Amino acid sequence: MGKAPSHSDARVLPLIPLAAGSVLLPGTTLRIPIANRGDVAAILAKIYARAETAAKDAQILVGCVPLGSSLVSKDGNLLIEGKGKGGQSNIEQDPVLATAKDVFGVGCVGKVSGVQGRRQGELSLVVEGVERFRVKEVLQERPFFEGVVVDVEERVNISNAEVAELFQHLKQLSRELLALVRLSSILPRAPSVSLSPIAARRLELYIARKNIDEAGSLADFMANVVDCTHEERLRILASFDVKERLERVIEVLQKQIRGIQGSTRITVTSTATPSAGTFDMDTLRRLQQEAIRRRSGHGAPGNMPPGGFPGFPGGRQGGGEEEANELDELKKRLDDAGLSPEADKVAQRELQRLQKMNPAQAEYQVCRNYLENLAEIPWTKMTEDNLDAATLSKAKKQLDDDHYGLDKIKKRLLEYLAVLKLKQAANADIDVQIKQLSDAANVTPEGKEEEKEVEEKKEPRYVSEAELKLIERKRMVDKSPILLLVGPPGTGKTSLAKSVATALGRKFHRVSLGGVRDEAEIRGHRRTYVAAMPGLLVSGLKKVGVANPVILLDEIDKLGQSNFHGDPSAAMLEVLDPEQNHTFTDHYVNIPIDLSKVLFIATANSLDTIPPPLLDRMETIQLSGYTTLEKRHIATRHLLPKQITTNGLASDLVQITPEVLDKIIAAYTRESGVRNLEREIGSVCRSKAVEYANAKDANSLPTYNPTVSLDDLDTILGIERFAEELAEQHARPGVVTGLVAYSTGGQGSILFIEVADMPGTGRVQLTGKLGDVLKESVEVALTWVKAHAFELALTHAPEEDIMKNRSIHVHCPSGAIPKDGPSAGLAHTVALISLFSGKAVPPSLAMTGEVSLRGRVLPVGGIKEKLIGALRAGVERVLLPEGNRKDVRDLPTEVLEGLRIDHVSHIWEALKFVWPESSWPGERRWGAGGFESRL
Ligand SMILES: Nc1ncnc2c1ncn2[C@@H]1O[C@H](COP(=O)(O)OP(=O)(O)OP(=O)(O)O)[C@@H](O)[C@H]1O
Repeated sequence: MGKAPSHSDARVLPLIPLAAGSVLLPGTTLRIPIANRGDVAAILAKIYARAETAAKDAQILVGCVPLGSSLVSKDGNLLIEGKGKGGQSNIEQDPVLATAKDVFGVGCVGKVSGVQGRRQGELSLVVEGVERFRVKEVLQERPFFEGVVVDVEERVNISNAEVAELFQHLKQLSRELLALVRLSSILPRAPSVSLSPIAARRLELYIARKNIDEAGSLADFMANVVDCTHEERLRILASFDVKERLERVIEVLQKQIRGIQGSTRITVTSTATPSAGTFDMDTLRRLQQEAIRRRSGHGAPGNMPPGGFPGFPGGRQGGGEEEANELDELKKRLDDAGLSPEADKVAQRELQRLQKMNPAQAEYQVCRNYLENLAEIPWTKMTEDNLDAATLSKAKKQLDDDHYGLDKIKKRLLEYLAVLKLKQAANADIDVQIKQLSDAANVTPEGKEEEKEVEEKKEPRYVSEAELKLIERKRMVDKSPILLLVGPPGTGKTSLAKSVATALGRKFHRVSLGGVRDEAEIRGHRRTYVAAMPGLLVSGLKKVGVANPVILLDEIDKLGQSNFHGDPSAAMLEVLDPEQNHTFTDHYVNIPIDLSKVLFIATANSLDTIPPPLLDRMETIQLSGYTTLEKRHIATRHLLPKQITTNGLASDLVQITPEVLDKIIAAYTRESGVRNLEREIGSVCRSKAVEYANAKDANSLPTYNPTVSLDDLDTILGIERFAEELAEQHARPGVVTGLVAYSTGGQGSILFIEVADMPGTGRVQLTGKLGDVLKESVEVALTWVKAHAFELALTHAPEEDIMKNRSIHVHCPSGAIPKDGPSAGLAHTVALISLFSGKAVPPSLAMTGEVSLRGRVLPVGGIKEKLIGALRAGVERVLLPEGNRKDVRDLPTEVLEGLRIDHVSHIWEALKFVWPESSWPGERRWGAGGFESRL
């Protein structure tokens, strides 16, 4: 190959008619199945008989002629359809039955290189195409074909610019096709063309190495590789003129490229080559060159391309710069990333693996992605904390500027900063000490002693490693406590965490844990999974790019519990344990990562759903809802200015008076936080913005009034959504105001307890979705009232049963909301007494407390929420258990001022507060004998 075949005279050759649709082209290999091929067997028998006398290295040559087609003349010219043999292609014809007129006029000399196959029925003759010939005459058809053939000299004019151009075009198209085939094999819904990466590489090399004098052979080779019709192949076989052959092959290639592009729907648009339609060939070419370079030298002999290609040039392809650049760049990035020693070891190992790998392997990308991830993780990069002399005052200012109130939380955060500052100062001192010591004794910080010059006069002072270690041990370990902010929605947990980050000068990242059901989301997937990624925490670190950010673990209470995807909350245990998180292992990275420098702040709405081990690792800081007064301050100082700027107004263009604000808070929002309030203020500002814009357009600015009046609220926000809960309540016997704190949302409110009686046989009916504990507390209350009915003057004789001829029904309205807990015990007891005695309880008096069978009033939880809710609802007096006196100290002043709070330790004492004017026979006994009553 490569040289023009020598011209020789006509010669006689045994001819093998090829199977329908098959054509042998010079430079390609063909397998001819020999099952049921009597003619091939006869040829072989004759050849072997002759071979015994012939020279040992003599080549066995046969003429391979394809079956002709009615669409192509014997010399390769296209026939007008319908002419010839009825316009039918011979594609269905059996080569064994072929006659002289069925075979094509041009064939290819095939060198028999052997017989392949294991079993009898699968044997095939392997022939390599050598050169074209024209069939001059068929001498015999049976038992095998034999004919006179003429070798025709291949016409190629190397200096012909047109040929050179066509050759370049062919080369380019070949490369494009290859790239497309490789690309399409990785695209979904691609046609079933696929090429092994090694075969693709070999093809690329083969194509790249062809010179202009081999233009014809490259055309033959590509014609063999591409998908084309039998007629197209026949015409290529018949084109002795190289220029003509190039044109025909180019046409076929273009058709195939268009086909692949169409079916893979590649829609990258760019200034493409004339042949490439809308495909960005530059990109493809670049990708492909990159691939060739990357793989140069690593291709082991493997799959042959379709049809095979003898004399394939192997070995290294020059270049490879791009690949080297890419790897160098990766290496540099890894060097710059300041990896931990462990990570560095792994990175080096993976880099070496990557260098040896074939880029077309799926594993190559996986390995590269991994290394890129390693380079992106901030192993040692840190931001400097703003811990100078003014830090604490600056931080305090920052927190105060951003948030109103929340004093306890601010105090805790400042404590944290103070400790951090002290620790850093202490560590800086240790660094100085170590440096001084090692300088003085010429000991490196690691403790390795340097050789001393003998002639040195000064006696060297040696510092032992133990001494250094002793100092080193004093170093403060940076184990940041993990803070958990718990509170109702919209109370500023998230924004507080942001302020801490700003105050510290650290980067901030928020990880939303709500709805995370899969452990792998936190810890990452193992690298063996397809599309594996690091988990949320490592991704967060990658994003901020430093090892010491403030990470907000938002909604940690909504983290999924153990399920078949693992246990996400268990994965958080390691993250949140200051003792363990310096060696946190993400499944993807699989190298310990130090999370101890990260300041974690978690937020939750309630503690109930947080698993105890997780809760145990965090320092809980409670945020309770805001009172109306606090909300008014927050609105004036923060929310209103924020909404005014958000809506594009100047600060003096909206003025909301405190009365209007109070109305928005009370009549349009009912929440512990301030989110809805912010939304409503936003609506007011928007409406004002429209008014202002209209006034400006109408040139009537002087008429614009920035003040929002109470009447405006009705128009802007609609009718009042919430009415004062107590407003309509009339005092009636058997109805008492209780207090509830909802477990979700940390909100408190009032709850009416209604008891009604009817003639009956002592039955007790309970409704209002009451939980078991609540039901039991009703029973306890009833038992106490029954036991003390005489002392309470409810019966005429001590032995009389108050329930003898009646049944009672206890109901708690808001029937759809499940209620539970013992804290309504006191309210139930008072409600029963009220019902039986016919004395009403004022609705503005609310009470909470658990009662025991002996009538003691026991402390309950959620006092702050309950009292804030009570104040909001219009309650004026509250009875609380004596045991809750300590909780009252923490209440906002507004609540303390707005409510009259009385503490009681026994039901008798409570009754005295409820009906101060009444007196009971049993009251004295309680008063005289302490807390015990008769039972
Ligand atoms: N004390 C406060 N001072 C000023 N603004 C506040 C205060 N509390 C809350 N806000 C504002 O209320 C809005 C909601 O707060 P944030 O998003 O922090 O609530 P959250 O407690 O994180 O709620 P969730 O539990 O729903 O995530 C923010 O715009 C915040 O600035």
